[in-house]
Amino acid sequence: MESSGVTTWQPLDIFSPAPVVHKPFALVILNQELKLPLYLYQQLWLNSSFIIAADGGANRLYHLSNKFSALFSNGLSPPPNFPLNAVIGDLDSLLPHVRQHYEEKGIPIIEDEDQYSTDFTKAVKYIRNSLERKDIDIVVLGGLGGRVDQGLSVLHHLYLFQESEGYKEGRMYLLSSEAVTFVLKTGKHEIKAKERWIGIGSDGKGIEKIGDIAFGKHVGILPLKGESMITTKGLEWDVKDWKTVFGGSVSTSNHVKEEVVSVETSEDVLFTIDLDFEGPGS
Ligand SMILES: Nc1ncnc2c1ncn2[C@@H]1O[C@H](COP(=O)(O)OP(=O)(O)OP(=O)(O)O)[C@@H](O)[C@H]1O
Ligand SMILES: Cc1ncc(C[n+]2csc(CCO)c2C)c(N)n1
Repeated sequence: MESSGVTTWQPLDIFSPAPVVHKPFALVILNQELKLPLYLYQQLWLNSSFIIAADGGANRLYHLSNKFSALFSNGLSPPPNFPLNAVIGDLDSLLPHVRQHYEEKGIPIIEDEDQYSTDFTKAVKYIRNSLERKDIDIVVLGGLGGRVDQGLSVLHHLYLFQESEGYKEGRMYLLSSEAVTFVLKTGKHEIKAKERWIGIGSDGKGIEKIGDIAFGKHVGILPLKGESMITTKGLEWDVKDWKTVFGGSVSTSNHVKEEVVSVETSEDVLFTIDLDFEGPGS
C-alpha cells in the first residue's frame, strides 16, 4: 500500500472479519505464552494461509488447542481448530508427546541443527524460501517478554528480514498480547492508529459472543540502526526533525491523538502501539 511515496499501514486489519488491506498472511508461532482471547486466535487463523511453529512454539499451540477444546466439551459447537503447516527448528524444545501429536496428523517436523541461527529465523527463512510465499506478510506470535537476548534477536531480524526498499519481501508484524510492532523504513508512513474491530467467536456453549479489539493509546518510535531524524504528526508529543538515537533521545510512552499518525524517518525505526481487547475466551 504505497501511494505518492507514502507507505500506509492498517495493522489491526489482521484481526478483521473482512480484511480490506491484508491478503492472507503467514503466522509464525514462537515459544512464548499465547495469551490473547480465543476469538482473536480464531480470526488470525481464518485470515492466515500458512502457519509455522518455531520449535517449542508447537508446544504452545498444542496447549492452546487443549485449553480451548476443554471449553467445548458439551459438544454444542465444534472445538476450535488451529491447523499447523510445519514445525521447524533444532527441536530441542519440542516435547515428545507434542511431536507425536503433530506427526500423527501428518504435519512435517523439520529438523534444522544450525547453531548459528535461531528457530525464529529458521521459520521465517522456511516461509521466504517457498516460491509461492516468498513475499507474503508474516505475523509473528510472540513478544519481547522473556529472555532479553531472544527478544532483541527477534527485533534485529525484524529489521534484517525487511532490508529491501518498499517491503518487497513482505511486511512483518510482531504481535504480543500487549502490542503490535513493525519496522518503518526510511521515508513517509501513515498508520491508522484508532481502529476497532468487533470480533465474533464462540464460547463453546453454542453462543456466538462478541469481543472488541482496538489499539490502545501508547506508541513508541525507536531507532534501530544508529541515529534517525523523525517528524511525526498525530501524536500528543509530536516532533519535527528530531534526532533519535540510543544514548540520545527516544520516543516512548507517546499517545495517539489522531485517527492517522504520520511518521517521516531518515532511517529505519521501530513503531510499536499497544492493544486493547475484551471478550470471551481469554
Ligand atoms: N524465553 C524466551 N523469550 C523470548 N523469546 C523466546 C524465548 N524462548 C523462545 N523464544 C522464541 O521462540 C523461538 C522458538 O523457541 P525454542 O523453543 O526453539 O527455544 P530455544 O531453543 O531457546 O530457541 P533457539 O533455539 O532459537 O535459541 C526462539 O527462536 C525465540 O524467537
Ligand atoms: C558468536 C555466537 N554466539 C552465539 C552462538 C550460539 N547460537 C546462536 S543461534 C543458536 C541456535 C539456537 O537454536 C546458537 C546456539 C553462535 N553460534 N555464535
